[in-house]
Amino acid sequence: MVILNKLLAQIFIPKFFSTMSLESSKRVAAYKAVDEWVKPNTAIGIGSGSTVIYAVERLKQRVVNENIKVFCVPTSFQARQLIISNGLILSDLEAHPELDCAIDGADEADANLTLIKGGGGCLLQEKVVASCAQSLIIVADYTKDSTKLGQQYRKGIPIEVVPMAYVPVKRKIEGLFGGSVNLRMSVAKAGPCVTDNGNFLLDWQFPTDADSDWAAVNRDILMIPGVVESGLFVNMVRKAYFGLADGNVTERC
Ligand SMILES: O=C[C@H](O)[C@H](O)[C@H](O)COP(=O)(O)O
Repeated sequence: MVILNKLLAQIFIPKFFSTMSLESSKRVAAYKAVDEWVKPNTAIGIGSGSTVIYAVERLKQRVVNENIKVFCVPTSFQARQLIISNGLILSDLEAHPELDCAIDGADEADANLTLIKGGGGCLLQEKVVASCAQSLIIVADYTKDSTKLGQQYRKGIPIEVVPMAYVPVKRKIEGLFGGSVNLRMSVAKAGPCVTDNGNFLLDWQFPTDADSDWAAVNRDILMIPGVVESGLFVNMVRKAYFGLADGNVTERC
């Protein structure tokens, strides 16, 4: 029994602390970004994912403590719910087509701050909102900070497609660039994952030896009929904050 307890402790205690440090590294990055970029009486984009939850947490604190007004434009169903449940002002691109900044997460960033986004299924609205922002600010933990894409994030580049086109798009991407393309399946429902926009998602496992010109790859992918948007964000980021396990933050621009 004692041996079993020791064994369980050896397995679960390190896992518990690494999960905690990952969460706290997301929080420090998000808090710093919100403190440095959100100005009173502006409209901002609210990204999606688990790190943005901490950005909204900080935003709410600032709105209450400083009694400021910030109009929040969501990038997903999740972001919309976060804004509403935190009592923030919900807006949209009709009312605010020009945003001061957008604060969002990322699945991976390379040395040039080219991003892979869409691991959580949200990329189309994120890219539209980011394109309306003067500054796209990325908040992430240290596991997203890479030199090359694919170094740490192994699930591939998400690509949102019109449902009827998923097979031809898959074949064209594999033919043009190599690697393999998979239709993302739902976890809690039978069948494919359906985006907030009613589309399907493909995940492209690109060849790892490719020294890629991601701007060109992104342009070529977007030219394929049936592709709605890609999870490659090229030359869009103003600044990225990567939280570290020790509570510090690496900043890159
Ligand atoms: O589809 C999801 C979005 O692109 C997220 O911003 C991205 O997946 C990062 O999410 P997280 O902060 O949970 O790692």
